[in-house]
Amino acid sequence: MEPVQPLTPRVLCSVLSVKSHSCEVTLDSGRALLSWKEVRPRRGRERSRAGACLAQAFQRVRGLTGTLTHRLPSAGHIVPVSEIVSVGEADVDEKYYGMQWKHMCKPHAFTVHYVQRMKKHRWRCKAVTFWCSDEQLYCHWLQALNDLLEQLACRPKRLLVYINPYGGKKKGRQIYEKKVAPLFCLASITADVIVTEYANHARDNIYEVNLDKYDGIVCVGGDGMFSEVLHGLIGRIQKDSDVDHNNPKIPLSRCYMRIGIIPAGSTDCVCFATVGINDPVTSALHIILGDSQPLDVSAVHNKKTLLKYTVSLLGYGFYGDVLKGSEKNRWLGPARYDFSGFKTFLSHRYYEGTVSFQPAKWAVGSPRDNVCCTAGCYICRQSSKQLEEQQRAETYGLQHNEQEENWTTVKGKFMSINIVVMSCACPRSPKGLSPAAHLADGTADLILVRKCSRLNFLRHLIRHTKSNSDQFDFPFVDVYRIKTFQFTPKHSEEDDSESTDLGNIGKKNFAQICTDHPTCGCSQLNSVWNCDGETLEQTAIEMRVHCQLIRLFARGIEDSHKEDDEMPSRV
Ligand SMILES: Nc1ncnc2c1ncn2[C@@H]1O[C@H](COP(=O)(O)OP(=O)(O)OP(=O)(O)O)[C@@H](O)[C@H]1O
Ligand SMILES: CCCCCCCCCCCCC/C=C/[C@@H](O)[C@H](CO)NC(=O)CCCCC
Ligand SMILES: [Ca+2]
Repeated sequence: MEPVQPLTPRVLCSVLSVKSHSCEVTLDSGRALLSWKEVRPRRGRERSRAGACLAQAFQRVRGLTGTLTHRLPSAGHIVPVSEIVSVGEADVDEKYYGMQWKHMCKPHAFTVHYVQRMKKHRWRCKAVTFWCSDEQLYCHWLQALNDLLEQLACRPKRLLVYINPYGGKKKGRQIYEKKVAPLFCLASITADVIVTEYANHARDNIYEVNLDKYDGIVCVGGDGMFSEVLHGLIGRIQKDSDVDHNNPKIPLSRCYMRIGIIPAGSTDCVCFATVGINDPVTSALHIILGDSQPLDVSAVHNKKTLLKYTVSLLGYGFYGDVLKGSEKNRWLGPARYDFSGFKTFLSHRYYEGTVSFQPAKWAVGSPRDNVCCTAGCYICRQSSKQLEEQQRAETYGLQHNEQEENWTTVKGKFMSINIVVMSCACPRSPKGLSPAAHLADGTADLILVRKCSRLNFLRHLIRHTKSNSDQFDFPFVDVYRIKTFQFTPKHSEEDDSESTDLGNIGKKNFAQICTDHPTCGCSQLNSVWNCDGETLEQTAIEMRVHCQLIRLFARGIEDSHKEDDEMPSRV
């Protein structure tokens, strides 16, 4: 028996068996595609021989390679090699396949595990087993597939994993062990796992560990856990490259080591907004395939001190108060945000202060253009390119340095001030706080919600949950695409003559008695900043976006054309 049917040197084509069907299986190395389709749907007499031996089937098709295209193919499958998780020898279950294989001396089988897209950006790992009677042919297929997988250099082989056992519903450890570790094992990824013992354990550990040993860092937890890893990695890279991150104007060194997020938190906004769903298996598969998504990061400073980095929400007023209220009820798990959200809504507070910002002039998009960030986003590519050109021109003195120019100032009473680097889509708000914000365009969207009635604020909030309504379409809401931002609460402005002198404001914020809100009885003049789910001590802050500072094991949100229950890769 001639084992291989090479159509061209780069195409391997054989008839192999899948379950009880004879399939034409093709591996096109040039296009990096694996496909299979049933050779001929059985009819009449043939159907009665449903369990016919593969040797005969193989014999029938051998020599007919040239005429295979004339056969009527039933629906087939196409899987890009880049979406194959692993290929391996399969156990030959003689009991199950007894009928089919009884005439053969020794059947051979290999299994291909691959990604299948389900609805709503969910991915699953599917398996298909190909059978044949010829050992040489079997070896050839295994070798050819594994050779192609070896060439995928972007795939991680060794990962450092941090698990927060207390995030979200406290299921981080279980999620990793049951859903993620088996997939990593299947993909031959080795992982060093650290279950954190205290807050900031992961952040501090990243400063000490030998990062050269790893192809990426994975965090199992929510946005807070991701933020820990983010701070550890950015901090470590700046330290190693001698960059003073306390200087708000200094360009930061980019981090090329990718971070993977296995969602096990309460909001899981970073995961949701970069993958399209908060599903541990989907995220594990993105890590295995070696996806890479650059992400903007904002640095938040008070005077000459770095306070925090943020990638999702930097929110003052409503979201600051929700967070502050929720901390007392951590025991409620994810429900703490709903409870605190309801209470905060009822309290209906507004806060006074001055917002200043520089618009992102180079940006290709705008916050109300309805162009959402998708995998391989054109807006991100164009905007980051233009930003680089602008920065280069500034460096060589060809263009005026814009750092101190073009500031816009808005003074007023605000229900909420939100700065988002990404859309902030999450299960509570599937389109997010700013649906057209971009992951890697070097900008943030600033949303100002000025003092309004309770009813109007509710209408604004509710629009976050609906896909076809515009939460910015209110006279009391303004949205801008920006690169830098400053906030000075009214209280500090009165005390300090210079609006950018941030002073000792934090200490005084909560010592005041609220005179503006006699009905609500609140005892605070200032809100707090919610920085990716953590409160900041200072109220007067400045912020700058750093374009594509980090990379995630993600690819952005893929365009989904189909809303079927299952979206198999059928031709
Ligand atoms: N072992 C630990 N003990 C206590 N706190 C921890 C531990 N490990 C991590 N943390 C802290 O727990 C905080 C919350 O964790 P995480 O983000 O995983 O869950 P969450 O707050 O429920 O979810 P989300 O951030 O998505 O709302 C993080 O800020 C992290 O620093
Ligand atoms: C009457 C119905 C009104 C419903 C309004 C829903 C609007 C929801 C928008 C949610 C935006 C989340 C932004 C992400 C913030 C995260 O960095 C942070 C840490 O995980 N989470 C929160 O602060 C938790 C924030 C939780 C807010 C409720
Ligand atoms: Ca952005």
